[in-house]
Amino acid sequence: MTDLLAIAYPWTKAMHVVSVISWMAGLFYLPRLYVYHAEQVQAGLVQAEDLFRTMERRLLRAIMNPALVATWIFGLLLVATPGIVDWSMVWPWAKAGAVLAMTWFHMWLAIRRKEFEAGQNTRSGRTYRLMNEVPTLLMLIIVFAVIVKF
Ligand code: HEM
Repeated sequence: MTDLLAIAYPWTKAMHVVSVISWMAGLFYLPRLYVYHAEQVQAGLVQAEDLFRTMERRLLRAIMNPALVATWIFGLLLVATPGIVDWSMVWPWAKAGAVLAMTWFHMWLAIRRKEFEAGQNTRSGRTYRLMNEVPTLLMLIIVFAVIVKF
């Protein structure tokens, strides 16, 4: 099994990076949609609400959820590949912490989507603008951790 993982390593890593790109695209875009959705409702412009709801639901269900699962599967296969992760270093722990936080952020967005769907959003466009910085910050930690390997 470990031999197989070692042979597959470049392919597993390529699949991991493809999944990560898809997941991150959604993590950046969904809070942006929430900014406009919240501001439109606040301004009393509710005509476009159904369109926002459809875009948010499709983005989360068709792209972000499968991309999250694929990122985790290929990421854990990389962890199980012999000689890739040295747990005595700092970077794997930094990455693990940031990846858990990214997963929490995904869940936070999913709960907010349910609120928008039910017409029960309580947060302002400004809050979503601020929350939009969370994945950027986490991405910087993850990429420096995995490439600089401090
Ligand atoms: C979800 C759980 C995740 C796990 C378990 C995981 C684990 C790993 C492991 C073990 C590697 C191999 C490192 C190496 O070959 O030296 C890797 C590579 C990589 N990961 Fe993740 N990862 C996860 C999520 C993410 C996320 C969210 C991002 C981006 C925001 C990311 C970006 C990358 C990149 C860019 C590489 C390739 C680095 C290189 O060129 O060697 N990973 N990941």
